[in-house]
Amino acid sequence: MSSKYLDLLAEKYDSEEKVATEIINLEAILNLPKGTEHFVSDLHGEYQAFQHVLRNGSGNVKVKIRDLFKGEMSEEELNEFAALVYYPEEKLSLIKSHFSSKKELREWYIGTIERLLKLVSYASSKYTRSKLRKALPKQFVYIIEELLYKTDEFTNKKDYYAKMLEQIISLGQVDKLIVGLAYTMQRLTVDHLHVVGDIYDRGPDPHKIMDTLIDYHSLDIQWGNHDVLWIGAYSGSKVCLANIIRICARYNNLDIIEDVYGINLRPLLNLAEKYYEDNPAFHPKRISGEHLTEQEQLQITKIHQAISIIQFKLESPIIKRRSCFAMEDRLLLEKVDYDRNEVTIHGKTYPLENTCFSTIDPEQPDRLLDEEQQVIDKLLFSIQHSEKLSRHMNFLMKKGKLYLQYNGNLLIHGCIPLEENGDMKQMEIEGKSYAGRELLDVFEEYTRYAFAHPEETDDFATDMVWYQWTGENSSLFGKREMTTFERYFIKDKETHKERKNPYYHLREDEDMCRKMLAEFDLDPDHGRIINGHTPVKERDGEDPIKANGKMIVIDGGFSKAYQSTTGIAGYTLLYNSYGMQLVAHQRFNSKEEVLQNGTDVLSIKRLVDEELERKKVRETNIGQELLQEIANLNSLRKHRYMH
Ligand SMILES: O=P(O)(O)OC[C@H]1O[C@](O)(COP(=O)(O)O)[C@@H](O)[C@@H]1O
Ligand SMILES: [Mn+2]
Repeated sequence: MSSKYLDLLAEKYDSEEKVATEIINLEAILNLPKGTEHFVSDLHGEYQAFQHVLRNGSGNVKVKIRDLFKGEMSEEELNEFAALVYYPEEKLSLIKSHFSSKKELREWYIGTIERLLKLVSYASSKYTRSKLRKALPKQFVYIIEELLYKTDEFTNKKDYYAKMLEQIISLGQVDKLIVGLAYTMQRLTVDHLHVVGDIYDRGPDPHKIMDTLIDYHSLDIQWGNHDVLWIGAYSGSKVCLANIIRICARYNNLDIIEDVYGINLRPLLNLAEKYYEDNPAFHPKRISGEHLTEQEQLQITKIHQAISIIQFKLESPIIKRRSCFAMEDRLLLEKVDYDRNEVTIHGKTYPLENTCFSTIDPEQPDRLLDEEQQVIDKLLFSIQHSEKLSRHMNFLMKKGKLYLQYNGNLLIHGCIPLEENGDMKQMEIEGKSYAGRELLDVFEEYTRYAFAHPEETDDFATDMVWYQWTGENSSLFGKREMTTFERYFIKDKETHKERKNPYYHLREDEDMCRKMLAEFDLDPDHGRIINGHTPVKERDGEDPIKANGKMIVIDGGFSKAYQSTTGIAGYTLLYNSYGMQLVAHQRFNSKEEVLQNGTDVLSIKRLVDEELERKKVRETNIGQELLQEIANLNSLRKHRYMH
């Protein structure tokens, strides 16, 4: 180790005792049980459902409550108490309104605080005191520590604690204390969160999910195709931008663009009003039955058409300038016979319906009208100057990557593009051929370059971000082509099918999964691949645990739009020191329901794997870092203090 580094270290640890204390401390941490990892994916803007899963730790909070109190509390009381831990502010005001006397309320307060303290102490038993301290509400650290570490044998302190609680109540601090303890409990239940992609699109509140993640104590993100689409838009890709607005229009979420991110849609609306009429193919989807007036629906329908046509036009020059994308098949505007209202795809001619081609010049179908050009330019300007979007996108870049190796597992949203024979699929990029992990690394490099250069809008890196949304070799998309045009304009459902990469059937095979783990330098005997992206059709008997447990797919569809296909409301995965458990969640209706009835969303746990011996921090990624720190400290000790 360089002596400069030792100097630096010696500044922090300026005595032999300090070095020794830190080594002892780190060694102790290495021997603690590994913290609980929580995996979620495909959140798709469903903030409330996500919040619920987060707050109940995929059912883990309830398990702990039950472990501790099942003898002394009825089922109803357990549920009430759990609801208090999940939503402390709301539940507190509900409960308080039921008490008629101050005395009763006081008793409830004391009982509740005692239970919360017991629960927090139970949940923190596998962590160091310093970690628990970090999880405590700041203003109450001292009081809670006093209360937590009281030992009942010494009754002489009893009065002291009773007095303390009384003071907390009479000084009007008790609600805050309860709320603080509830959040501490939530935080202790999960040590680290993995978001395996697709935070954005379809649902109404991706921005609230982002804000929650920004405040979360420990997490990483594997980008999903929808997240990369937003990154692309912010990085200067107009076609990505057209796509995000199109999807918002399609799902009646334009207020995300307008109100949340502050983008003025007026120019787009003016264009839409001028050129478009009502069109059933472009009516917004209405998932939760929210009411739209006819006028509102008509306006969204027009915007939806205007931005879709802009999107199709913008795709064409990219396909033409990037032959390595091999997407000529997707030059559909050029394959339309505008007189006969037909399109020829893969040699077959189909009639078109619900067309809206009034801004298209058949001679030059991809030419944007000046008005269209201005609209998209203005949109790009405002999206790149949205302070809130900038915050969210910067966070996605900071915490996110295309894939992650973590504690022996490979986390990836979409796929590793494969050939039918199981070889890694090659793609030639700027004269060089890439496959497997190398290909993914190249994709990520271009994404980061594009993000760092938002002023470059037509360069290769920016086009590559769009390619990841929709290209055949994209690890995020994983399909042959995206049939958006066909789904709007062609009746024949055959044309709507998007052929999946062979990965999606080959991943059922254990040897194939082993090969992919090895490609990412992971131990095939112990590692697993954790995937999102494709909804598991539990309703049709599909199993999320594949390839003899080497592959786990956790997209059960938080997205309301997809719940009729999956039959459930999402999978999540927990990985604690005892092993891995998959949790299937039933449909989440509302927070109000949980608060009122105390009913939790029914979650069914399934053991993926049980550790023979409880896994310790030493065997984790963090453990490896700690071991390195210990080695450094030992070398400091040897070279500076042992003379
Ligand atoms: O159902 P929608 O909103 O029209 O979206 C369909 C499109 O979404 C995709 O499935 C991609 O989104 P996912 O990552 O959620 O699967 C495309 O393959 C498909 O064309
Ligand atoms: Mn996806």
